Amino acid sequence: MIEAQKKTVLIIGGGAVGAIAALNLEVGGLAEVTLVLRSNYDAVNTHGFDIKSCDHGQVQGWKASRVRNTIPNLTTESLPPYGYILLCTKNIPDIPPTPASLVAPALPPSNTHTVLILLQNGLHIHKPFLASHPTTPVLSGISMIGSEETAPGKIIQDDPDRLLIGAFPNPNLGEDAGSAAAQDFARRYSAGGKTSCRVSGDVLHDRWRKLVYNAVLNPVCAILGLDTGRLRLAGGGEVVEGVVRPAMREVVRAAGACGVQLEEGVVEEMVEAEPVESYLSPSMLADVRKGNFIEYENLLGEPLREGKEKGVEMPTIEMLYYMAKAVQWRTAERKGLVEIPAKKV
Ligand SMILES: NC(=O)C1=CN([C@@H]2O[C@H](COP(=O)(O)OP(=O)(O)OC[C@H]3O[C@@H](n4cnc5c(N)ncnc54)[C@H](OP(=O)(O)O)[C@@H]3O)[C@@H](O)[C@H]2O)C=CC1
Ligand SMILES: CC(C)(CO)C(=O)C(=O)O
Repeated sequence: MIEAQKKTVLIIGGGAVGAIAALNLEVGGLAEVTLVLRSNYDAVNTHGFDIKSCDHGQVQGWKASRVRNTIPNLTTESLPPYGYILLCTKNIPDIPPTPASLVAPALPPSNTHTVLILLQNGLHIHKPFLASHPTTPVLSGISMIGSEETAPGKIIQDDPDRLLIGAFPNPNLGEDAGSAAAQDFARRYSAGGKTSCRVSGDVLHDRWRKLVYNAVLNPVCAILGLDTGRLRLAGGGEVVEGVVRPAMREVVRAAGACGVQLEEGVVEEMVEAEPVESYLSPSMLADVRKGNFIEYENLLGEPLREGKEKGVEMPTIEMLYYMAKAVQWRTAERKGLVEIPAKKV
């Protein structure tokens, strides 16, 4: 039995973001975390995580209350439902399994008890759950954190965790259900005093705003193999002027056409989101370096489709989208997932 004030939290994906989320929640003492790991399971199960964090300091050999390498199956394992499920995997709809099928063993289709939180970047990531889990409250987690798993179980977090939590709209549920859950989760996440977790009433605004960064700097850095500091230094700043700012302005116009007015200055804020000397590698660059698939559909494809449908010209974003699609194809080929015609000699 866990203490009455604690809630059970299942975190799926214990990488850069999931490991720090697990640590935050357990440090606060208001959550008992079960962390689902995959390629880092053996390393973490044996030695725990080694975390170098600007919020938590140096943490050696740390483990959540429970770690496992499978998604809990509530039915076959006779488990009670979790209070929260946090999805902290990359969200890549073009590569199976889909996020909805991933959580399925731990989240029955008719669930009303468990609150699902998508701690992931990108636009419209809640929509598949409206069909698969229509009565589940789904919260948006927008994280400004710079974190990377540099080797299995080794996490370096060099930008503080600032988390915005809010309810995704769900026509099947009253507004109050989601916002009460967001308040409750934010309290548990902040309880350790190490992080800033705020509740937001407008998750669509939050997601478009973050996309000004993620739809542009993630793919540009991933395609070029440059971190954000080097990108800003490249060509004496001309790459930022010629590619980054125009692409960011396209995202701002697309957001506006979708009814989301972003503040003046958001482009400047995102270009300068971290100092040059942070040499921050956005998560998509980290994925390319590791040979992993990238989240280009939710970060680029969704805002591009939305903007174009509303008549917004987005030539820079469109070019980045197709380049990112080629990067995804290259990864699929390297993983042996596509066949190409033999070279003619
Ligand atoms: N890193 C950052 O600084 C930030 C990231 N984000 C967003 O947060 C989300 C998570 O990113 P991040 O933590 O960087 O990603 P990581 O790749 O570091 O971590 C994702 C983890 O999920 C695991 N995983 C994937 N699929 C499964 C599965 N089927 N079962 C179990 N585990 C699985 C991966 O395992 P494996 O290693 O085996 O693939 C990996 O450990 C993304 O949407 C990202 O855009 C948002 C803000 C900042
Ligand atoms: C840029 C950053 C680190 C901001 O939190 C991010 O969202 C990512 O790496 O995908």
